Amino acid sequence: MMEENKRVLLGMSGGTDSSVAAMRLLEAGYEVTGVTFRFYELNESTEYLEDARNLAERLGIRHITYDAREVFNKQILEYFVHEYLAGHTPVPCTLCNNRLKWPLLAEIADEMGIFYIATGHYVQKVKLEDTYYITHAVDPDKDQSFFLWGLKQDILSRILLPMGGITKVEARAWAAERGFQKVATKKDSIGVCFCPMDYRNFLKNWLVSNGQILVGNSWPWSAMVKRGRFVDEKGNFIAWHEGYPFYTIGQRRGLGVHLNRPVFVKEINTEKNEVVLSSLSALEKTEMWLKDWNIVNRERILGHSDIIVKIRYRKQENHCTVTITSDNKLHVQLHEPLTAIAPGQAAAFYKDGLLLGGGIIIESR
Ligand SMILES: Nc1ncnc2c1ncn2[C@@H]1O[C@H](COP(=O)(O)OP(=O)(O)OP(=O)(O)O)[C@@H](O)[C@H]1O
Repeated sequence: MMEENKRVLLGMSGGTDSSVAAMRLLEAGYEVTGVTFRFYELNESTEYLEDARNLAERLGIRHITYDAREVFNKQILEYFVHEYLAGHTPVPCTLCNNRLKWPLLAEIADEMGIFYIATGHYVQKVKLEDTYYITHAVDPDKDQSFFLWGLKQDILSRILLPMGGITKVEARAWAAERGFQKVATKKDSIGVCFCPMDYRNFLKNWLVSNGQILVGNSWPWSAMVKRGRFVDEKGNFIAWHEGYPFYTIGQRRGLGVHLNRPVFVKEINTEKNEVVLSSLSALEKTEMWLKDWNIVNRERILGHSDIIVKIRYRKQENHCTVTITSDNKLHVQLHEPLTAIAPGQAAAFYKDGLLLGGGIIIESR
């Protein structure tokens, strides 16, 4: 195990947050090295690389570029498309953070003999009885803790989070006061980096260029993604849809269905290419099961009745009790019914502001 030193490897995306993070780390006395990952280049734009490089130069810090496009394509894009083809709702940002971004930072830092790793995430961390936890950011509108439930102690023990203690407004002012106007006025990034607005177009384009490789010649993707039936809970035809992968459980908008009552996607039947629509109350569930889970400290979560669970970044918090099943899944007993629980999505657990873990939803009832 490497010894602690005052050196830090910072993930620099070229955006406001990681740029301000670089300045804050420098002012706190760290020797900062910046790394920019090439994950995915929207419209083939590499302006973010230039911005990160220019900032590093102006700050007088070392900067490297790491080409992660191939691994991003395999681990994130292919997974993303596979999940929709399986009728699930994927969580690419969660996966990228937990399996790609932070582990890559740790790996590169190890190679460079750097102990600390950092990002511009809006989260904080605390150490309680020898265990590190992620906690909420000071800025509730920016809090990104929901994405980081998969991090384990080997990573948590060495991460620095210079943005967790300030608000976005303060971050912009911080850059402006120091003469970094471009950093101060950059637009916030929105949504998923490779499809910020609408995943359906991304999915269509991706399948047209890569579908054959992904699904195989024996069962072309075009056989899976085709017009199908919207049905009610009894199986009665309501309207035509564009193909089941273009819908998500809980979805209301963009269905192209006009009835005299609001309807939501309740189920996706991949084999029949059918999408079941219902009232919102029919989507209520009180139990769910998770796979690929991570728990930071079992004693603080298992069997307790006052655990908070979140299933969406911006969605409300619910109370639950968490246990481990005999086949090693997490069972989540919700204390109030929850709607729009989609397989493939993540659930994150909190108590007293500590992020206690999370997992991927496989089933709900
Ligand atoms: N391409 C990248 N290379 C290196 N680090 C990255 C990259 N993309 C994101 N990060 C790191 O992960 C953090 C969170 O990224 P995310 O895209 O969720 O947030 P953001 O609010 O848009 O951040 P920023 O304003 O720094 O772009 C960033 O602050 C940065 O430290």
